[in-house]
Amino acid sequence: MAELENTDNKGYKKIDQYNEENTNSIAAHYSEILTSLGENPNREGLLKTPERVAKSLQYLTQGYNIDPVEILKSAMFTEDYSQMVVVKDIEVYSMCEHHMLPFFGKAHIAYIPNGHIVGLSKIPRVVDAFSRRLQVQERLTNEIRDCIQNTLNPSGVAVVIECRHLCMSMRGIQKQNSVTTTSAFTGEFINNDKTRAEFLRLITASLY
Ligand SMILES: Nc1nc2c(ncn2[C@@H]2O[C@H](COP(=O)(O)OP(=O)(O)OP(=O)(O)O)[C@@H](O)[C@H]2O)c(=O)[nH]1
Ligand SMILES: [Zn+2]
Repeated sequence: MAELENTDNKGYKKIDQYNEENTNSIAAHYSEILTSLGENPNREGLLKTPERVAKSLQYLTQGYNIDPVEILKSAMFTEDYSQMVVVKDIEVYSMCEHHMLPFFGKAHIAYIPNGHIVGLSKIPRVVDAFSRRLQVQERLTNEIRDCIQNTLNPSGVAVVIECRHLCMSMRGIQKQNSVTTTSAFTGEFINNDKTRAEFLRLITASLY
């Protein structure tokens, strides 16, 4: 996947540097949408709204232009450490592909190194790369698992994601407090009940 021209050296879109053609095209559609909603796109408060929305949407879907495999490969280190590494409470902000409304919550991720460790910050970066797309929570969970497994080749990967979906609280069934949990495992986390139990204990335990 090619990175956007206007990204920083980590592949993140620079604020105020968006693809002009996409911005203009999305903004024109949003101007029409405002009219269809009964609004006046020419009133003062809405004048710049189509452009703002166009930039916002490009920001929130920039994951399409970020290669999570490259993110992991950029900081893989040979290390003789074979205990579980857990990064928990990673904030997730994504958009459901059905309603294009946000879902958000936390991801908890573990892997068991098999010759290589990875720079810790790269794990949340992989979460961002996949969550800044139109998603369903199940696919997001599997994509993170598969990316870490296939790139790092660890003895196992575990991913648990807990999210609230605005399409279930602001509209639709209107359940304000429901949380959806998804999980995906490979290797030792499937084959060894104790390893999976240790991971689940570590993500629910709090040392702070
Ligand atoms: N499995 C899954 N479903 C999701 C996710 N995000 C939203 N949905 C669901 O996608 C479904 C789309 O169902 P439809 O019946 O086509 O859409 P709808 O008429 O707007 O459905 P309601 O939300 O029930 O009003 C809904 O049940 C949503 O709750 C997700 O991440 N995973
Ligand atoms: Zn939805």
